[in-house]
Amino acid sequence: MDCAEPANVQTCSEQGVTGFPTVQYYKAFAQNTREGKRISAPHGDVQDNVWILRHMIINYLEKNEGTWPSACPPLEPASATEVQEFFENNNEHYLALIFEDDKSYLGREVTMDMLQYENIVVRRVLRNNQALIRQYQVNSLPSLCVLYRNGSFSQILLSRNDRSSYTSILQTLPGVVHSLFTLIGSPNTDMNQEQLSDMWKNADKRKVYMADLESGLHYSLRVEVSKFTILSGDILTALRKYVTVLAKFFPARQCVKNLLQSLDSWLRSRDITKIPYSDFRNMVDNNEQIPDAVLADDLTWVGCQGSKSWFRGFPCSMWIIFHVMTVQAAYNDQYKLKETYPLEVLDAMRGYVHHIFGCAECAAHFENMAKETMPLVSTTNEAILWLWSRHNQVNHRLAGVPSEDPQFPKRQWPSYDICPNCRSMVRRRSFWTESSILDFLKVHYSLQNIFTDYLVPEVELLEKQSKGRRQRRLRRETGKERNTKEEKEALENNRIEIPTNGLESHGPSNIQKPSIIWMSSRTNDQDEDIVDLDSFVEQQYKSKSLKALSGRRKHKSGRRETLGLTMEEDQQLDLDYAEAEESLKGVDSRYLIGVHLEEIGKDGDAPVKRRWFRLLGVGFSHLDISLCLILYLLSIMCLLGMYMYFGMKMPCRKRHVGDPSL
Ligand SMILES: Cc1cc2nc3c(=O)[nH]c(=O)nc-3n(C[C@H](O)[C@H](O)[C@H](O)COP(=O)(O)OP(=O)(O)OC[C@H]3O[C@@H](n4cnc5c(N)ncnc54)[C@H](O)[C@@H]3O)c2cc1C
Repeated sequence: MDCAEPANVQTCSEQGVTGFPTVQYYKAFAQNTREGKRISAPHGDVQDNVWILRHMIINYLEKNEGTWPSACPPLEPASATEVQEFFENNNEHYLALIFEDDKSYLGREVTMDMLQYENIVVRRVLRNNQALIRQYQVNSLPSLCVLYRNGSFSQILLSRNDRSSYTSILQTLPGVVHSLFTLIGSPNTDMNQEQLSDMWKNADKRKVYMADLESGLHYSLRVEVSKFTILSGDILTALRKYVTVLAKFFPARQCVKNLLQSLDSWLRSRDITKIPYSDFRNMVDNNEQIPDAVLADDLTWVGCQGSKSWFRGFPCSMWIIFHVMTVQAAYNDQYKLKETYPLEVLDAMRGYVHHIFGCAECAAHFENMAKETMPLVSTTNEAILWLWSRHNQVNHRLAGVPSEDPQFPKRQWPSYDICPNCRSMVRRRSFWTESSILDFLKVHYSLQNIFTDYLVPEVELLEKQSKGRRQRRLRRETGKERNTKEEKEALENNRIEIPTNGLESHGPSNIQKPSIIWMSSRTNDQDEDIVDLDSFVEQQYKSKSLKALSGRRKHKSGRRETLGLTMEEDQQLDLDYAEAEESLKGVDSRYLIGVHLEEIGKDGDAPVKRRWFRLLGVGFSHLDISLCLILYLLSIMCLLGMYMYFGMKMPCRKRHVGDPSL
């Protein structure tokens, strides 16, 4: 599971995955996700140690108690009888036997590898099975022997007795074909050329894009940090330092700057050792409603877009964010704008990568580099160059590995075409010219070279944020999670079903507001519809009325005693509902959008109730009715005025008509 995919973030967080790779083993037929058992992944380079991981997985598989899943190949050694009867009981073309020692994993690994191929089965035979060893004339271990349906067999001699040699040769046997298995959850985002070119964003490698920087920021604060339910210890320290340098040096737009600064002050002001991630997230989402502060919550990769969804993206943006910040820190230092010390940005990066960055392998490598040479950095310019040269070391190490995007091969950077002066030739060998590189980096990662292409404008972001906030508040207050599957479907179809009794209890927290949550047909205006009524109703609602309303629902669910409602109040509410339902009888239910009754306050002891009817998609509130009345009165006054005007003119006109001299 790719925990860097936003869609997987919640699952990874629920599983407590904080770094990669993480191996969680589920027994066959596990019933729930809590049954996963954490296998400690091998330390160090995953690619070098992946064989350890394979062996660990095989060990766990073999420990599987209970029913053996039919899709799972038998890993235990084959007996002579099984081999003899194999072709009678199976339709396969071949049976491959791997003769080996008890402790060897070769047979089991090849068995697993060949699981994806049809017409062949692989089994292991152990040294102690002398009958089979003699029958198939095995002289040394390990050894591979292929049996055919017609009863013949061949010894296959290979120069190397390893897993890939065995697997490759077996795959080439005539009739052995790759099955059409697809891995569960494997990315299906391999777009065709047309789709890719439709979505492709033109990027210039000479430029830096704010969309990449902000996407990286969003991902690091909302996705990476969300792996930790509680922020404490080294993680909290690293986060504090990261946010501090962001607030100081991230060349943000004003709304992002406001957010980062408020986040930084909030983290500093909380002199505590543990912060729940939810509190931190509240601040990132600006639920505290600091004016003009927002960070977009989507990913738009421009300079960091990859040719496939799993290439580039976030790690690319992290490099750029830190390069930009080392350069900004140097400018601040040079012009004495903000106090900074040479290692400030690098220290924050080291902490972030070590404690928060999801890629464990990257973290280990980076920490090794940092330990060796980072403390030697003594000026802000050196910090720029240190990061540039370490990034190039990483580029060098990663050139040609599977994670490299073939369309963006790892090269030493900057290339000749973007900085011809950065290299010089001495005796036909190319060398970096450090002073030119420093100048180049200071220009490339300067404010002037950061472009806002594909960025959502600040105004739109702020609007979206306040809309989202209102919707969340509404949802919280109604307690009705409308994003359930059914409701989503209903929304898409532009309708939300009205509960038949309209008042059914949804439990104590589900205090429902009037029919404002039942959509009118203007899906596009849906938000506005919610917003206007929401604020209006909010003014009308008194805490007492909410209590009474929720009381009614709780009463329905049989929890009346917790209401604090008297029997009389409760009965009164029942009567009102009955009355409302009665008045709606005969109305075609297709046109009935909603009916609701609310108690808005008390007039003496008698509760004052307001009825809301929404018919044919139109909701009539007091405001609507008042407006109607005013219009009605105005029209009457107009009519009266006209009547009087013409009434006075008529006798005069009659006189004119009767006078022949005119
Ligand atoms: C700290 C860190 C450690 C990592 N370690 C590993 C690892 O061990 N294994 C692994 O598989 N992946 C690792 N990654 C991810 C990897 O380095 C790349 O980020 C990822 O493969 C995406 O590559 P990319 O093609 O987008 O270019 P990136 O290397 O991400 O570079 C992004 C952009 O920065 C610019 N750039 C390139 N080189 C330099 C430079 N020397 N100086 C300044 N700017 C430059 C270019 O414009 C480039 O497009 C690490 C990432 C980070 C942030």
